Amino acid sequence: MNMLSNFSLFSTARVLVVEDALTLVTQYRIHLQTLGVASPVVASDVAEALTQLDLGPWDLALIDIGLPDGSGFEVMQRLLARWPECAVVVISGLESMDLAVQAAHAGALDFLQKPFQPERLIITLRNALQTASMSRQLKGWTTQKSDRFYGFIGRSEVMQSIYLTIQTIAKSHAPVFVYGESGAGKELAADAIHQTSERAQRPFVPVNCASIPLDLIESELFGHVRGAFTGAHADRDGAFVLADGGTLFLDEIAELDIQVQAKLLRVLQTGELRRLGDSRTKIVNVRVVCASHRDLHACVRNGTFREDLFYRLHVIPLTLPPLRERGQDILLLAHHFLKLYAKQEGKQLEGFTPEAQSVLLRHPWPGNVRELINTVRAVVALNSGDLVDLAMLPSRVKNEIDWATANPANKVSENDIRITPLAELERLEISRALNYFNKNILNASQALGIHPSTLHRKLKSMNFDSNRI
Ligand SMILES: Nc1ncnc2c1ncn2[C@@H]1O[C@H](COP(=O)(O)OP(=O)(O)OP(=O)(O)O)[C@@H](O)[C@H]1O
Repeated sequence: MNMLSNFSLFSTARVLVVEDALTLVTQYRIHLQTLGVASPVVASDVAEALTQLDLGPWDLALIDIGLPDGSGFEVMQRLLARWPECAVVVISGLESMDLAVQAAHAGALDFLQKPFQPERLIITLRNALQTASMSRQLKGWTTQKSDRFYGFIGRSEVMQSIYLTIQTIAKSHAPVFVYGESGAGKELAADAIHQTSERAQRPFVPVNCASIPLDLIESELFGHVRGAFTGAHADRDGAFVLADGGTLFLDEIAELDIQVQAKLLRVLQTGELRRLGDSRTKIVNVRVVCASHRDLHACVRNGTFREDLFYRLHVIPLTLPPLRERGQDILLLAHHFLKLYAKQEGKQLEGFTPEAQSVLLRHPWPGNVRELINTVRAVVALNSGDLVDLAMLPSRVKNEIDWATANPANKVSENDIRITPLAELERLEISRALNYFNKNILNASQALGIHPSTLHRKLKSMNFDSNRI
């Protein structure tokens, strides 16, 4: 649970601080030292900062916008033009969303608005140093590409960088937040983080916060003693205790009740927990990896997720790309699972015709790898022969948008390109949205940018069969 454990990772980082307020400079020095950065170079105005630039390379720069002789934006632009890999954190006393957006557009990694809590500063610094350390490694990474990484199959550039990121963050004990669409492999990523870490010999405990009823989730996480509530017939350890020394994967964390969030925050802050009905506390050492398909920033904004918990968990973000952005990995995965299921079912199927491959590459896979696995499994169960051809693929997969035209990397042959009628596109997009949101009309209509009643009307006019979505 110790979050300040990146000394070796950051000890060689070169940090530039551009700030005229001495008290803040002292604060930055102290926190950077806590993170293992020996001595940052400090400039107190634009002129001094510009003379320091050439002394790089810089890994991290903290830049105040309001400097005595000009704007920190100028320093940032010149710095990034010279050292594009430098992670920049912009700091401002002005409360302005515009400024944050402007900073992000200009290439800043993060934006801090004064006054800020020390905890927020530490998290920002650690994230920025982590990013800088990763981009250094990426630059120097010359090893062979791998098709496999723990449970992952995938050779694409995006997956190579995921593998590298996982290897890098495995050295740290800090919480990781895994983002990605449903079925994109978030649990697999959490497992890989665990397997690559020093905790690999200890348990990996996954908990799906969305699938456990509200009255049981507390007991599931923290445990209970006999008699704590009706039905508690015996003492029971919760997931935190079961994962002691290892990794706890909290899937769909955004679904956690707000009161349970408060308890979770306490456990993360203190490393101590109390089982339901127990007066004694227990110390646990758990690395937490969380995931959600929701935008957690939006959940914080609309008050369904605690901001303090968000910052506590959101130390290292990891975003898995959707399957449709992994190019030829689709075929790699399809072949792997075809072989696997053909063997299990005693079938001869050993590949896909070029037309079938083209369709697999064009389908947007809203259910990601899980959808691909289920598709291949069904194809194997229902068909025989040597090769999977077009006729064997489900119509859901065949009748999709022509993604090859949108993404030339997915193209197999010029002849495969077809123009899809707009009415068909609309129908497919509606089907995709309903599928993605488990037929929830409200969520699907929001995603489609139309009113729920409009979606109802369209479904009716299209004679939509919801069982076929
Ligand atoms: N790159 C991959 N290679 C091989 N198998 C994969 C890959 N990605 C995902 N899978 C498999 O796909 C299925 C879904 O993956 P996983 O459960 O990790 O997704 P998820 O993002 O956690 O989904 P959800 O959000 O619905 O919980 C699992 O069977 C997993 O083993």
